[in-house]
Amino acid sequence: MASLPDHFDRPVRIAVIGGTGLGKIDGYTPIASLDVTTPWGKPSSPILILEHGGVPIGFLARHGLYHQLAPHEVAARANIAALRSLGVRTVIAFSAVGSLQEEIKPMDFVVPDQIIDRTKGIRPFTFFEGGVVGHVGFADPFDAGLAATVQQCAAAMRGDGVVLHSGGTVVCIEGPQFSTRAESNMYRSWGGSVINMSALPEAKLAREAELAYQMICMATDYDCWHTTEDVDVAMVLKYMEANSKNAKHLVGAVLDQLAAQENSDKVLAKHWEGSAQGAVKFMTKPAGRDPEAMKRIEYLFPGFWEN
Ligand SMILES: CSC[C@H]1O[C@H](OP(=O)(O)O)[C@H](O)[C@@H]1O
Ligand SMILES: Nc1ncnc2[nH]cnc12
Repeated sequence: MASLPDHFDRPVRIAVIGGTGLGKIDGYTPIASLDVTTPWGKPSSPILILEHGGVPIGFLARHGLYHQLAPHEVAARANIAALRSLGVRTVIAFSAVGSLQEEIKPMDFVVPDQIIDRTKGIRPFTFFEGGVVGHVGFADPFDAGLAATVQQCAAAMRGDGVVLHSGGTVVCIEGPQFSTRAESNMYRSWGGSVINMSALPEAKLAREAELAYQMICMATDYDCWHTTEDVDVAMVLKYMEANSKNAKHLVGAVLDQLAAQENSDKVLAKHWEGSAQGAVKFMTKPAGRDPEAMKRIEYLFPGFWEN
């Protein structure tokens, strides 16, 4: 990407976080590659600006350009903060997942609406700390409006063999090891639909940053609870590769829909606007606020402390 400009002057409203096996999106032309630094460090990769029909789309590789970052090393705070700093308000996050239910077959897509947190607290998971406290609501971790768009796009692709399950619970484990059989069966008994290592803290940070965030999952295996072979990396990559055309088409179709509504309240996430700010402003009294922590919040929300 050395030949691409390293600056872009217009706000970018929509972004994709690509996961395992989703390193690019078809039909969009790269027009810039941005090297952003945030108060939480650098994102996992440069942010590629893609363009289709005049609408810019940000693309970030969750595990780095070469998949060199383990799930617990992903720079989730820098990723979300960097996207927000470019003007992003809508994030579509892609993830390769194991299936915890018979009916979710490898290569099926799932648009989850819930998460169970099985990370171990070793990943930095909040913007609001170090002298500024905030508690955002997280009852519904994903964005229902974006989920509806994904569902519509998938329905239109049924003829191409795209199967999409609407709703479901993603169990996010710490990794990088896969689960034990006992864990896998326990997650099933909890009602888990799919399992990955990436939904958190990404979704929590997106909520704190007042972004509309929806994950699209693609099943690559049955983890280790099923009678079929236990998951391994080769299996995940094989199914990602086998279905990459559909995955890219689905993400592309969703982006087309969102790009057509670039300036709508939905894409601008007006429904999340002010939620984090309310959660922060009422907690830490002015005398207890740390100036550096305040500056970091200001990076996310310019003008935050002015009124
Ligand atoms: C290669 S299997 C485990 C790996 O795959 C998923 O990555 P992503 O969510 O970024 O697509 C899973 O969460 C793990 O990080
Ligand atoms: N079985 C599994 N467990 C955790 N993350 C995954 N990503 C893909 N398959 C997975």
